[in-house]
Amino acid sequence: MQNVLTVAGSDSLAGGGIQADLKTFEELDVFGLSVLTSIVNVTQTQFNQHNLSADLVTEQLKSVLTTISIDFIKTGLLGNSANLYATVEQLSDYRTKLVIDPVLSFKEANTTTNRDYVTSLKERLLPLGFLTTPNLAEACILSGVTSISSTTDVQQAAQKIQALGCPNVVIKCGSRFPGDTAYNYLLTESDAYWFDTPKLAVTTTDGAGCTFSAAITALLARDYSLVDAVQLATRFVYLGIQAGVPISSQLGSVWQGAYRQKEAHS
Ligand SMILES: Nc1ncnc2c1ncn2[C@@H]1O[C@H](COP(=O)(O)OP(=O)(O)O)[C@@H](O)[C@H]1O
Ligand SMILES: Cc1ncc(COP(=O)(O)O)c(N)n1
Repeated sequence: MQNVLTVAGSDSLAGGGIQADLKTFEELDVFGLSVLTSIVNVTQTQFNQHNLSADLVTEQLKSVLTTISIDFIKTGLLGNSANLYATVEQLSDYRTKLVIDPVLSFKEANTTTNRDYVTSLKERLLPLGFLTTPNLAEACILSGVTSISSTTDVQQAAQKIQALGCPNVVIKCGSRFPGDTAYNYLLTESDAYWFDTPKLAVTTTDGAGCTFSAAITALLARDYSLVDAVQLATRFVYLGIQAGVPISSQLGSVWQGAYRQKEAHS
């Protein structure tokens, strides 16, 4: 079995973050390992993020990377520039491919992202990546395209993000894109592909982005081609949103077990 590492934050409500990643890895038959960077707690009125120290992130990374052979790595919320640098330092000499979920914009709150962090992400982390998977808001921040509301805007933003040094880009258009369809746009060095599903009118999308990126990571580790991995991840997250767990009138978490349950009954 392949070993897959996620470097990410904890989402105590278990929609996104390290919980979503590990559940997705388990459902897709890879062995999940984790390095925790931050703890996020959400209530009806608050969004609290507590970052771990860079030393602690380094210690966890060293523990994993020097002890077990890792087949693929995913990064999610790193918390701050110090944790990003610590991650870059440990991963730079490690030859394993990397999927970067930029995690700059949350559905649970209107958080603002520190400019230094965005610069470090663009200049230090993205050039190490094999694939990056921004949502629409993150694609605007990374590409500098101020508003993405047409397929042409999506294509232009993906090209600008690719030019930052990450050869493959998937833009998750999700609920933020106009219309009744949820699109994922994949730009590789030689081709471009659109994947789509109907847009579900539900609140159970917390963790959709993490789940989608984690599913791609697991499938790449299992030697799926990038196109096949994105296609199957699109279905995996669609079923997870459809069977998600409502939490309040505004919140609800993706359920990563939906794909396996559906497969078992089909
Ligand atoms: N309302 C929806 N209906 C169907 N699929 C969705 C919906 N919202 C998101 N998705 C799926 O979840 C993935 C994650 O998208 P999104 O929620 O925008 O990312 P993030 O969680 O990073 O903000 C998308 O690529 C899409 O496949
Ligand atoms: C710790 C943590 N990291 C990331 C997300 C983003 O989740 P989503 O997949 O909804 O963008 C989250 N909710 N919590």
